[in-house]
Amino acid sequence: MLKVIQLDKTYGSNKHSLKNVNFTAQPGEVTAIIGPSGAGKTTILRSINQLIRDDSGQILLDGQDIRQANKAGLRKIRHHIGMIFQNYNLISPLTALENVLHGRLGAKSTVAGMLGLYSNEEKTEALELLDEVGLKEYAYQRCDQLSGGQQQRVGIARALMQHPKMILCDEPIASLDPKSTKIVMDILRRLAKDKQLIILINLHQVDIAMEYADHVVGINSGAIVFEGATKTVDDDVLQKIYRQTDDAKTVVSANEN
Ligand SMILES: Nc1ncnc2c1ncn2[C@@H]1O[C@H](COP(=O)(O)OP(=O)(O)OP(=O)(O)O)[C@@H](O)[C@H]1O
Repeated sequence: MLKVIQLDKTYGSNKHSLKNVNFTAQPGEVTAIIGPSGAGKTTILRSINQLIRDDSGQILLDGQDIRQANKAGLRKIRHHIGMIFQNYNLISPLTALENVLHGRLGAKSTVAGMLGLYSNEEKTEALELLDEVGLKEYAYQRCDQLSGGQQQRVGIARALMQHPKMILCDEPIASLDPKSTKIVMDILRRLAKDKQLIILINLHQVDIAMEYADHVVGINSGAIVFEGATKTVDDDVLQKIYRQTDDAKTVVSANEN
């Protein structure tokens, strides 16, 4: 289980981006973080794997506080946290298979990783994972020759190659058409159930959150304003999550400029 307790993050001296953030995400479930632009969704995900250092609080993954880990400990923890990004973050000239194998880098020595030395077992597993996301026949194709939806599926297979406990997905479908969105979200939901993974997803699309999430965390201006089962999200809850605060108005107008 992921348990975030009293997480606070201030950018610079006065930009208070997360304010006393508390929520949990369970294995076997898709948890969606929803909220207006600039609410703090990405900041939460990046704090969880310590890509940015937060100011205070606890981030417990199966009881272990990620914030307290030393450098070696953090590397180990991160190895079991897959990441999926809006822009896929694949290495374009490499094949789908090579990109999936990169999911093992965190478990290898630097030299083996740099030389691209992968065992036959690892190659077999990477092919199986590509099969699992419906891309076996694309294994030897360069990633820049794949569609956006296919690239995102390679990203999912790469995350699975880490043998993750949890996958953090930052706007995974923002660049995808409806058909690819459905394929990617169906895969993420199936993986949560079949592999008992914690799947935590930042989403802009409320309808997709309602369709695919088991659990919803609503954030507005850095504060959690709702947490609960998706079926308990009604219009009042959505209004609370998406209400225009002075902070949100500032971000919206900044984005419009
Ligand atoms: N590196 C940074 N330096 C200063 N402020 C930042 C930085 N990154 C984010 N912020 C601010 O922190 C707040 C939360 O940003 P964040 O990107 O987490 O929001 P978000 O909910 O993910 O937004 P979006 O949906 O638009 O991606 C915003 O006010 C943003 O301007």
